[in-house]
Formats: sequence, C-alpha cells, structure tokens
Amino acid sequence: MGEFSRISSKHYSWTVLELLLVAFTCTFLIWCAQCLWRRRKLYKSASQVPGPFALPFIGCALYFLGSPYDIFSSIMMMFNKYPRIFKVWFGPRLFYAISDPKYFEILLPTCLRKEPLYDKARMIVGDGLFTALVPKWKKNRKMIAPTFNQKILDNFVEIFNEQAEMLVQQLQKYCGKGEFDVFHVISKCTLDTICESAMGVKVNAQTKNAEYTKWADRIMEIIFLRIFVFWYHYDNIFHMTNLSKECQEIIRNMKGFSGKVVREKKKAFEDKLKDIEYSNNGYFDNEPMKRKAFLDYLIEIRNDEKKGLSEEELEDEVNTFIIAGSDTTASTICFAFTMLGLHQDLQEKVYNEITEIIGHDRPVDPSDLPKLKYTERFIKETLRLFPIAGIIVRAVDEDVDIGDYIIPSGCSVVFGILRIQTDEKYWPNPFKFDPDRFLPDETAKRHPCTFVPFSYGPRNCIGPRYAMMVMKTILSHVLRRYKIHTSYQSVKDISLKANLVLRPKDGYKVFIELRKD
Ligand code: HEM
Repeated sequence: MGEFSRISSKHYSWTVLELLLVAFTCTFLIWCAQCLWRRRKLYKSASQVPGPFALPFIGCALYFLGSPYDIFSSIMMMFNKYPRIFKVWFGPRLFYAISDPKYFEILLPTCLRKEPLYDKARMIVGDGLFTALVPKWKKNRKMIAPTFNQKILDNFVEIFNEQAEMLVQQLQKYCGKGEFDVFHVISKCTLDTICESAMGVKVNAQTKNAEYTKWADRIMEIIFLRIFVFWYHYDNIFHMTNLSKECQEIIRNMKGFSGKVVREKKKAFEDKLKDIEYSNNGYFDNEPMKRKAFLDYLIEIRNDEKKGLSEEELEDEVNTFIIAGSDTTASTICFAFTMLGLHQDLQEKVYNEITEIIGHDRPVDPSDLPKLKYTERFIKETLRLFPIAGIIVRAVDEDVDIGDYIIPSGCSVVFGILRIQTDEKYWPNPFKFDPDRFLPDETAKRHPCTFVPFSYGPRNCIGPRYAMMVMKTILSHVLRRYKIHTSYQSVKDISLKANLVLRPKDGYKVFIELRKD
C-alpha cells in the first residue's frame, strides 16, 4: 500500500509538472503562431527585400553594438552594400532603410509619425512639434509655422549680431594658440542665440559657466544613450540606473527654468490682453515690432476656434526649439569652419563676398543676408557632406506603394540622408567640396530629394531660414576678424560618428589666426 502511494504520488507530481510544461509550451507555440500570423504581411514583404542576416528574437541587433563610431560605420556599410533599399530586423521590429530619392519623395510626405525611438526625447521636449503624435502635430504646426515668417526672423538679427560679436571675443583666447575643438565655443554661442530668440532670456552661456549649457549638453547625451543602448529602451531598467536620477534632476532644472519664463510671460500677456487688438487673422498684436521672442508670438497665436497654446504646450515648444535648434546649428557651423580651413581659396571667396556686401566693421543688417549667395552655397555644400541628421526614422501606419515594393504598415523607414547626399549617382566626385553644385542651374537638374538636410515634406524642419540666417551672421563676424585653418587633409579624412547629431570622430579640429587685411 505504502509502495503504491509513493509511486502514485511520485507519478502524480511528475504528471502535474509535465502537464504544466506541455500547457506552457502549447500556449507559447500558439502565441508564437498568432504573432507570426498577425505579422505575416511583414514577413512576406520583408522576404522580398535584401538585408543583413537576422538572428531569431534579436534580429540584427549585434550589428549595432560598440561605440557611436562603430554604430555609424555599420549603418553606412549597410547603405553601401545594399543600394536603394534594405531591411533590418531590430529585435522583433522591422526597419526598411532607403537611399533612393524617388522613395523619399513618396514616403516622407506620407509617413508623418515619428518612429517610437524618438519617444526618448519626450522626457525633455514633451509633446512639442518634434515628437508630437500626428493629430496634435498637425494642429500645432499650422499655428506655429507663421511665427517663422521673414519679418519676425529679421527681428532676431540684432540678437544674432550681439551673440556673434561675443563669439568673436571668445575666440580671441584661442587665436594663434594652435589647434582646438571649436565645438564647445560655438555651441555656447548658438545656445545663447536660440535661448534668447526662443524665450527672450539671456542664459549667458558664452560669458559665464552657465548651468543651463551643462544641462542642455548632458540631456542630449542621455537621450542618445537611451536611443542606442538597447537595455535603456526599457523604462524599468533605465529607472534603476544612476543615469535616470541624473536625467530627472536635469529635466527638473531645465523645465523649472523654461517653465518660470513661460508662466511669467503668459501672465504678463494676460494682464495686458485687454489692451491688445487682434489683427483680422487672429495671429499677432498690432504693437510696433520691438524685440520679441518666439515665446511671445506663441503666447499670442490662436487657432480657428480662437484657442491658444496651454502653458505646458508653450513650454514643450520652447524646449523643442532649444534642443532642435542649438546643437544642429552649432555642428553645421563647426563643419563649415573645418571646410573653410580645408579650402583656403574658397574661404577667400566667402570672405570677399562678406566684405563686399557688409563691409569690414558694421553689424549685419537683415537685408544683407539674402545677398550672401556664395556663402549660402558654401553652407549648403557643408550640409550636403555633413547633414546633421544623417538618418531620420518614421513609422509606417498604412501600406505604401513605392513602385518597386509595398512598404507594409507596422514597419519603420530609415531615410539615409547622408547616403543620398554622397551618392556618386547624383553627386559626381561626391567628396569634392564644391559650393557651385548649388548654382540654380545645377540644382534644377537634380531630383529635389537628393538634398534634404532639413528633411522633406510637411514634417520637415521648421527652422531652415532661421538656421541659415544665424549661420551667415556668425560666419560674417568671425571671418572678418579671423582666418581659419585645419589639420584635416581632405573631406574623407574626417571620420564621422553617430550621436544625436552627426559628429566628427576626432572633433572639429581648427586653428585660427587674426586677419591681417
Ligand atoms: C542646420 C540646422 C538644422 C538642421 C540641419 C535641422 C534639421 C532638421 C531635420 C532633418 C528635421 C526632421 C527630423 C525628422 O523628421 O526626424 C528637423 C525637425 C525640426 N527642426 Fe530642425 N534643423 C536645424 C535647425 C533648426 C532650428 C534653428 C530650429 C528652431 C529654431 C529647428 C526646429 C526644428 C523643429 C521644431 C523640428 C520638428 C518639426 C516638425 O516635426 O514639425 N531646427 N530639423
């Protein structure tokens, strides 16, 4: 009897375990089958497109390990290996990477939702234009776009002049002292410029060791880590790290700063609202143009139902302008400095144009800027070879027919901007720096999507005109005082790495000397 119960209880306990195991395995298999079935369209579509080998569960994630330089090299290697289109599995997620302007032209205006990877930027820019979901983005972009009109931008040139002159003074410390990485000097200038234009507040990054600069720098590094370090994607893991604590502290500080400015300005506006007469289209007050910031205009704008942006929305938009507008412009100026150093003959052409139009001493006038045609071509050629957003990524919400393939809903598309802009097919001798590629006749010969440093379609950058004006003003001030040199020997000598924005692996190496003429 005892022997029987022992065997039967032993037998019984094994059966339960086995049953549990079988049940678990069946559930798992059914779940896998359901997933595969639901995603059959993705797999079928992906099977028609070439791409690197993907392992089960992790896909091609192993290709994206290593330093920002390694990650960038892997991405570029794939673009070179698979011209026009390829697929990459990142865990269970399917990405199509494209580098054909015809595909850009169809997909960029159609796929307006940002890829969820961008959500990591939400911690600082919230639901601002850059990260907003499509319905909110549509509503707010329509309201905000008029604040980037030429008349308002011209008003900012005074700020650009002041900050560029301060930059010239800061650069004096480095003059004749050998090579240095110019980024930290320039980025303080562009941060001062954008903060004053966006909020109407001086953060004095150039003159004081301002805390705000450190926060802005660090938060961009943290966003980058959250995007590229796989395990930081998971909030539960990230929130256990010291990085998360540091991040929350910085966000509290930055939001505290911009929130205070927003609240004060909004209150001041509401206090005087009764005196303001809205113009017929309901946008801006009729006060004479004194120096106003984007924030002042954003507080005044109203949608068709005469509703304005909430305090939270204002804060998100201001933080978006600062994050989207400072490092991008700084990096482009630094690349332009490097190109000026590398091409002394072209530097003379830019210098001659600036002095012919603006003269040697006076500040830049808004009316000068459109006349700086060669300088503009120089900046565009810089943006061609060094587009700050080397790639952008969008989510696909409905099947899109791109002619050769159907891009299925549920996947994401990586737009290889750098790849297109350095493709020999569209840019003969692509690594030759030649601003005349942007002469009107030359531009007319090319597909519009072969040059898209500010993206393309309705969700393109809102700030190209602002950026171009700042960059021209800064170059005008700096080049009239200094000559720029670099130890880089050629464009190809500059290895790039992925960061939130494209950066040179070895820094922006320039040295400057006083101009003698
Ligand atoms: C050289 C300078 C700049 C470059 C190369 C640049 C590039 C870009 C690119 C490529 C995008 C699209 C990103 C995507 O779709 O994933 C973008 C979006 C954006 N940029 Fe810029 N940008 C620059 C300067 C600025 C400036 C100065 C501002 C603001 C004053 C600004 C504000 C924005 C905003 C708000 C968006 C989001 C637009 C939307 O989704 O509607 N950018 N930028």
